[in-house]
Amino acid sequence: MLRLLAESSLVPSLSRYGLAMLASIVVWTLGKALYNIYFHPLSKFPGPRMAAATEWWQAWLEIVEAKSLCLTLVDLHAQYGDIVRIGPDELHFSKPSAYHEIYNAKNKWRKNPAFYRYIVSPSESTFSTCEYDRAKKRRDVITPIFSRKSIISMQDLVQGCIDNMCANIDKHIQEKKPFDFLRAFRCCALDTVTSLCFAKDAHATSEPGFRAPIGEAMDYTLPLTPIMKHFPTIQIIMNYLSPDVIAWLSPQLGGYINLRKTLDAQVEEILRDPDVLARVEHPTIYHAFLGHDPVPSVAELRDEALVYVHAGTDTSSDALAAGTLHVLADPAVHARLRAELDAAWPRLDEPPRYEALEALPYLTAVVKESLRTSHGVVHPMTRVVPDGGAAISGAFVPGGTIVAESNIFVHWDATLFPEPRAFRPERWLAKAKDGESLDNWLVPFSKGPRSCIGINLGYCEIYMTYANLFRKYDLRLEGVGPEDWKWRDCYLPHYLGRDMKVWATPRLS
Ligand code: HEM
Repeated sequence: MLRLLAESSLVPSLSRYGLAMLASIVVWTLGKALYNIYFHPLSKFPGPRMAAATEWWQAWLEIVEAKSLCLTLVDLHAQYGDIVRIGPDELHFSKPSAYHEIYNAKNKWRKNPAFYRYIVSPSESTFSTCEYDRAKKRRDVITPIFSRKSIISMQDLVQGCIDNMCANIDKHIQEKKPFDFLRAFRCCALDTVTSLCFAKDAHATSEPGFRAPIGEAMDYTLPLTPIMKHFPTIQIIMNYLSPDVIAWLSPQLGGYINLRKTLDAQVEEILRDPDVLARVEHPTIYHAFLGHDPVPSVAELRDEALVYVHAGTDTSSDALAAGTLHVLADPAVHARLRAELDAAWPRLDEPPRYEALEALPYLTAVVKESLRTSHGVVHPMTRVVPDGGAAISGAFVPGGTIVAESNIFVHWDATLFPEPRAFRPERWLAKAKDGESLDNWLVPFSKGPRSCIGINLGYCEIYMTYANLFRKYDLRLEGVGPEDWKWRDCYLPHYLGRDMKVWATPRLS
């Protein structure tokens, strides 16, 4: 049979077609690359030739070389200036003023679908909906839960999660072991998000050594983000695989799969019997979406829930961990923070309310400096310039161009923040020289219509966790210091330093 096939005229003609097709692809790719470099509307903007020629330049950088896009951009801006072309249709900006030209309340610019549509999940969620109008509808449904008033009313729930974290810290003290504060904060943020958003405590804070399977699974998946960015089909395929198959393919994802299963079961139960929600004492995202027309499907609700887990866990815990690391490494900062907390919280058994903590100037300065140091999202948050174009950083940018500025270019700007890599809460106590508040340049939650929905919860968690930690314990770093605050851009910063260990002893009064 094979011989017959080989002797027939079919094989040579097949290979002729194959070769012709290959040749056409090569010619088309080269032609497109040449067009992109020399004739594209963005051809006048400087940047690496390969980046102008093809999107695969970013894929090579982020996957093969495993480099951070935003850190590479620091070097590229030093070489090429304030505007750099980093893709055939993409520009990146470095001036802090350009940040507010891109991300502001008036701009109803689309999120870049090539990046956002599949990065977290394949179904539409608040995070992945790119068009302004559609996203606004979703945000309007959910925003009331995260309003300042709502978060203040739910602060006992946040305190409950912190109490559970402290109980586990106490266990470490009894066992004469240091504890990992990055893991502890991550577990606490996880419990807070799941309790508040879904009325389902993940109980991550009670896991031995704060090694909650879901937290470990999230840590495992974060470095996969660049792969998902360039190969979104993987996310789509994963969605068709049953959770058990995924867990079999990758046991590290076990905790994550369990969370998915728990959320699926919860959503199905709620859709079967909406009265379940009547028994929950506070509003959850399900209350919001079930009252919404049309009611999202089980998969959509689950994916929406997963967005909140992702968005609300590493962000808050990174800020807390970066801040704790720097506070403990600087005795003067540590002493000043403690003195302020001791005065505001004289009796250990009478913790102050969140509103009282917010009014403490030095704690506020530490919170802001922690957010500046950890950046929130470090990857360029890409938006699409609408038809008609826009002026950014003094240049005309044609409609359809993908634009962004990574938060690090604002937070590391030495004219705004002298010695930007140093942790200096004091900088927030003085107003900027020209009378403009420095707050304008604190952008960890981004700005504009797609900025963070969870900003009030994020602040509440950080204030209350710091107050509890520094008021209740004497703390000493174990083999780790500010020089360890190293990360790779995986959309969020993926921490690369040594384990963040600290010794704690209780303060009895
Ligand atoms: C310190 C804590 C936090 C920081 C620094 C932070 C930062 C950010 C940033 C920078 C964005 C914009 C992302 C982009 O456009 O690519 C964002 C969006 C978002 N955040 Fe947060 N976040 C925090 C906490 C939270 C919490 C606690 C929640 C909820 C539980 C949350 C939910 C969301 C959602 C749903 C979005 C998508 C909004 C949209 O696309 O319209 N975040 N966050």
